[in-house]
Amino acid sequence: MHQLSCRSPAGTTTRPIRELRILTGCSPRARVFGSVLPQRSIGLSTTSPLRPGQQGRSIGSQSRLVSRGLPDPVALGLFFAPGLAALVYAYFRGKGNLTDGLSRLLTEVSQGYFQPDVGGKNIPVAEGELSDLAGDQPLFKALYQWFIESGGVYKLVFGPKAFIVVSDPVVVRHLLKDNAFNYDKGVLAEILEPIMGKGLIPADLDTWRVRRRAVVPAFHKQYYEAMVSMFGRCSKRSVDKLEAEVDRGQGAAVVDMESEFLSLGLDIIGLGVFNYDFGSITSESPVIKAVYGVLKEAEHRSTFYLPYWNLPLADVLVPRQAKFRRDLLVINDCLDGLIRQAQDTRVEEDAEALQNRDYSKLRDPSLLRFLVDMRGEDVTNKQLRDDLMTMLIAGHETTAAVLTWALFCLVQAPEVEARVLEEVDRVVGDRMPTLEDIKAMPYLRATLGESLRMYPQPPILIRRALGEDVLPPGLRGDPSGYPIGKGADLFISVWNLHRSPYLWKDPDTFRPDRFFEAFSNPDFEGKWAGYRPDAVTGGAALYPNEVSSDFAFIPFGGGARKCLGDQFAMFEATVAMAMLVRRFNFQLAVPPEKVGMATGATIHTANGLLLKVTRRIPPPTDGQTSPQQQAREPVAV
Ligand code: HEM
Repeated sequence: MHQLSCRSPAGTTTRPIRELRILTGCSPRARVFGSVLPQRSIGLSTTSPLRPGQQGRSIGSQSRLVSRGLPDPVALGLFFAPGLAALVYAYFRGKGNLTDGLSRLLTEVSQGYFQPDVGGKNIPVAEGELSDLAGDQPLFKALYQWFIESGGVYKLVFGPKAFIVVSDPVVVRHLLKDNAFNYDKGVLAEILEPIMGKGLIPADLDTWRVRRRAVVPAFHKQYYEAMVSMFGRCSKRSVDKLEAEVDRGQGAAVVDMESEFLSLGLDIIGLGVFNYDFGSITSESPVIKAVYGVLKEAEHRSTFYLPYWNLPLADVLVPRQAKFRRDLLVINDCLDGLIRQAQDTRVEEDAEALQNRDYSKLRDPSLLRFLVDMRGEDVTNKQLRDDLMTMLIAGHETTAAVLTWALFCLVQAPEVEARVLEEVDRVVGDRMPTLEDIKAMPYLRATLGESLRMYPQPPILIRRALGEDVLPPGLRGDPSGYPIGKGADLFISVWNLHRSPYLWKDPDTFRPDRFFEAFSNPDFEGKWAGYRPDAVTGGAALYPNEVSSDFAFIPFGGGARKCLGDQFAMFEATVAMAMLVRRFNFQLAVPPEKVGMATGATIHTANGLLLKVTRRIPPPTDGQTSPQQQAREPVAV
């Protein structure tokens, strides 16, 4: 058993807490939504929909001004005027940096007046400048440095906004499980609502309760078996495509595997959720273009200061907003057509009968089929469409990112790669993997888990308090805890948890074996149960999770709002990885640092995952002959 004392790597735990005052922070390469939110969440986070009793239009932080009775032009003026003032302020403070000056000015001016009282008065405030965040590194990396300096619960102040950053498993357990219903998705829901409507991720709690109860039974054992075989068929398309590219390149090809995984992920989620074959591995259709267009717009919205898209006629006058509207129409049309088709062929049954259908013979084993056929579900078409859209977006890039980073890690860890190959060759060979095969490959599963630990998708979860609460202190926090009020915005830093030196031995090392070893830290004084592998191998779960790690490992969240597609995604990644590494050798075509990182809903590469791909001649298994060897052997006639 490994134990770590609770010293930060740089021994910085005793450093005095400084203050961070930031207007906003964004890596210039910020890409999608969700985890990007913290990067430029100023404009977004303040775009709250109007609540009952509130008056006026909601435009960013102005919504608060409007609710105080100030007219919109004044509010807008207040938003822009500080630019000039900041220049003067920054100048007189001895720093000629406009953005940092604006940040400090807004923060100081707004304190006590524009800043709503959301408690958290005794939470340490981290210090830094906006320019600390605006460098080349993604935001979640800056959040890590302040975590090491300021502890598992700290506050960032952005002009009139404050965000509480949580990196401690005891506090995370409280937020996601023990008092989960005191929180909603806050900023995230505001961004996703135009795309996902009342789908499960952004849904308000009342809608969520009803829909979650309806959707959960659709993920059952027979469904997974049908899905695993579909994952194999789709992965085979990727294998065929890569083989053709390698042959065209006379034995080797340089391929952007991130982009290949995105295509694979899209085809799989389309078939699994609504039995629609995007065929994106081999072609490009208007619907595929529209899906990527919508994702891109979500990214844009999460990284832009002013929510101009809420202005009247923005979707007519601003070309990119008009395109977004058109893209949404294309996808909605496609989904509406699929829903209509499913309803026209509806065979109503109760959940148990639906689960007992023979999925190996069903032409349409999708979630949509299940949801439409479920007896007693009076769901509107709009709600069904929101559910489908949510799963399409939630399950596409995330799984592609897992495969991307897992392969990135594997090609740089020859010993791990050799063990994965040994397992795949022994268990699966040239067959398409089955659910039983997945169960028989613990090392490959741990490898995928380890890459999710190092590159969590998304790296930050977002919450907003619906009522008062007291956050537990966690490791070395204020023993009386941290009282917070309604409206407090929180970022749960999954990246910090997964890379915490207090929770993992050598957190920056890619080492799948860690998931077979117990780990604890006595500094938590029993409040954190540590990592217990038996909770995974001895229990039902095939992959490490929040239970086995007591909320130190939360790639799929935890508690009531935990991801519904966790098994779907991990089975998909396991099947695809097994089939690809069996047939190909992968090598980095550029130095690892050139791959780069950029934040989105997921962590993307900055420049693609360019790998040199060649065919692998795998050993035959159980007397099987590999296709490559067959090709060289004379064919019996
Ligand atoms: C590796 C791939 C995936 C990762 C890393 C992932 C991660 C997550 C995380 C962290 C959450 C919780 C968000 C929060 O608490 O704020 C979540 C929620 C969700 N995910 Fe996934 N996800 C993945 C794949 C999928 C797939 C394939 C589907 C659908 C088939 C899916 C559907 C959902 C849904 C519906 C929710 C909302 C659950 C609720 O609020 O009740 N996800 N996902």
